[in-house]
Amino acid sequence: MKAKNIIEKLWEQHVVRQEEGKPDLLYIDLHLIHEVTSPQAFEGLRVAGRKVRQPNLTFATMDHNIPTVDRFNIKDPIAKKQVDTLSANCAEFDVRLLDLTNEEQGIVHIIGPELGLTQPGKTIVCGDSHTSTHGAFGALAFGIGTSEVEHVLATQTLWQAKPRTIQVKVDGQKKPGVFAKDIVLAIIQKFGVNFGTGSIIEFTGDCIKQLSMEERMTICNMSIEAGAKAGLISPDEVTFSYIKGREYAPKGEKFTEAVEKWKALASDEGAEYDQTLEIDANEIEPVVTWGTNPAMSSYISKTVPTFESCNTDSERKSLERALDYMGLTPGMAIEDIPIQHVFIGSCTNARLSDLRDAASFIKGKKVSPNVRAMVVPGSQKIKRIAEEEGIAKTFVEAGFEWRDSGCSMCLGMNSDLVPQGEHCASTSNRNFEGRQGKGARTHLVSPVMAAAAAVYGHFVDVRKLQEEAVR
Ligand SMILES: CC(C)[C@H](C(=O)O)[C@@H](O)C(=O)O
Ligand code: SF4
Repeated sequence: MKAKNIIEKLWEQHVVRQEEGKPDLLYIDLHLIHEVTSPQAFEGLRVAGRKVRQPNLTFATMDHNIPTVDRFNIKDPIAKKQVDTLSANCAEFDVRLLDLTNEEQGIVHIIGPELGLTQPGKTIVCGDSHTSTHGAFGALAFGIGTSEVEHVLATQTLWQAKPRTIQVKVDGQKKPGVFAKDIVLAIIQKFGVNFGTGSIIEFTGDCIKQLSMEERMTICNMSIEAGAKAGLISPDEVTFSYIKGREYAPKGEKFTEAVEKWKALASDEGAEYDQTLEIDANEIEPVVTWGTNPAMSSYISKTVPTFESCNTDSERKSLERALDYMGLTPGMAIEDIPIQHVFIGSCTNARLSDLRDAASFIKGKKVSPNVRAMVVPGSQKIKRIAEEEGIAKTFVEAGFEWRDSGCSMCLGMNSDLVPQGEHCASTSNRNFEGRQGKGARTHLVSPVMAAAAAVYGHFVDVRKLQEEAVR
């Protein structure tokens, strides 16, 4: 039998209709929903007099435009309307919803895995680009548009053209001070923001195998920033033990049976891909983005690029525009970039392990008087555990604000904004112009790099600080 990769296996298992020259019709196992991209889809159902085909496979949360302090008091009328509309739609169409009163509420891509809804072998969609996060479990998970949300609600299926497959092989061992965020930013730095266009990426290699589920999620989360439709990782023991015992995970004998099926999903030895790219984890340093897309980044020991590094006129223009927006000088050291805001949050880096890593750096230190820093846990459950563990106290004593969960400062859709012209060290995934507010200057980093920037008021090489601590 021909060796197959996991993408081919997942695709074959979900095609319910196939015709020459047309996209395939895929069955969808899990449909996640949030307040921003679902109102028109439900409205479409209402107008057509249709029901949600499989309410038991549909799951909603509110996350994007909710406040992270005084959460029941939504001041922005548009945000309030979206949140209220989601509640009304879920009640009318019988869809489970984690609303603001629910102890399990959180960012959609955090709660799916946390509740055990996200499992290997599933097709998972959501009207949200970072649905790729769920691929970390060996699921085929991708973002869809609002009209597709309506199609999935009505039929539990989706038309999809078969994508190309790319293997991104990460071998070697990541060094202390280097995190999953640095790996994925380094991949995007090396291969660009478009290398994944029209493709699904499977991340493979020794380095990936050694990562925890939380770290794998950070990597798959950002596959979309490489232009890919989805990113995934073949499931293994790390995956199975993360899922075991979670609320919606199979239990007892059913779990054992599921694991057998999940094991068979992993890419076969010798499986082929349309393209293979490689990167050596040994060479990766902590990464900081200096520009306005996630590939515009440098290692912490390096500098902002100069115009001499540009090969073409268009490269020169885009560098000029990015540096102008970011208010940076060509050739300046990354360590000299001043920081006024620090945001530890988002579906990329607001899981418990991220907060633990940042808190262990922060312990006994103080946020610089020039910095406003906040931690926004990815879910209320993470918030609760962090409070029990004393992590919250560590952050608060250092001078961080400690918030309720939500997308928060990851995007300017709620009241957590970065003022015009100010710099923010952010653990989120997008540094586009205006992403954190009009004129806001975003630098993407790992949680520990963000925590260090909060203390020093500029970027610092956390590896040097670790060496000093040992000495
Ligand atoms: C609002 C939503 C549609 C959007 C997305 O699709 O990704 C958001 O989550 C983002 O991160 O930009
Ligand atoms: S945390 Fe950010 S990236 Fe994730 S879903 Fe929310 S807005 Fe999108």
